[in-house]
Amino acid sequence: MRGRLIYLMGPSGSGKDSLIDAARDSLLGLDCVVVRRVITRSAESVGEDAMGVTTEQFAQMRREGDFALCWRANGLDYGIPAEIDRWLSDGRHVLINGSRGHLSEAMTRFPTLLPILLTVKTDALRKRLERRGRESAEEIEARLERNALFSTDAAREDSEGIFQLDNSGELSTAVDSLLALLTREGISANADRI
Ligand SMILES: Nc1ncnc2c1ncn2[C@@H]1O[C@H](COP(=O)(O)OP(=O)(O)O)[C@@H](O)[C@H]1O
Ligand SMILES: O=P(O)(O)OC[C@H]1O[C@H](OP(=O)(O)OP(=O)(O)O)[C@H](O)[C@@H]1O
Repeated sequence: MRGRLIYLMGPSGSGKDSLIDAARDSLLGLDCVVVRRVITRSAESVGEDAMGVTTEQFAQMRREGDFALCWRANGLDYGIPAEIDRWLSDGRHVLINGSRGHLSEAMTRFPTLLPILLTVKTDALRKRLERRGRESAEEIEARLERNALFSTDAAREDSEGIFQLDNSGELSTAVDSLLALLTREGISANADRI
């Protein structure tokens, strides 16, 4: 049986990387691979288990078909390695840190993907971005402005079918909610692979 693609999205600073890190062992227990993204961000400032490349290297990888999905946001290019197709057809589940802006293209490519939106209250989001301290004040404002575009009434109406997890409280609460959601969706280690 094919594995399921889990598409975790949410504003920059909402805690996607923190959630993925905290749930990593449990995800492995579900035979779920956490994808290492390719990002045009310097390796020192990546802050997640990603591969940092230059814009030229990214463009070349894209031309060579190295990405199953890729998008541009926040002045950066993000790529999801093409290997995920093999993992999914081998029956492994795959979790990616995705983009809200790229969801419809991702759904076209992977119609059965499980879309999960990590939310956080706006004042907490600002504090988290400031505390993380990776971006300049200007870059933080740009991220908050981008987030506002996804928080309009029209955008909310488009969110039907998207599972929402709140991470305004303790991270452990969001981890428990994520694992409960995966269980409800029938995501478990594939018996055919054991
Ligand atoms: N539930 C939480 N409570 C408090 N701080 C959090 C929580 N989740 C994440 N953080 C902090 O918020 C900042 C942004 O989290 P991060 O995982 O980098 O977000 P993202 O990957 O979505 O950009 C980090 O400094 C992280 O430690
Ligand atoms: O379309 P959006 O939902 O706004 O997403 C745009 C990008 O921002 C997020 O990355 P990340 O949280 O790593 O942002 P960062 O690059 O600011 O860390 C997300 O994973 C996307 O790659």
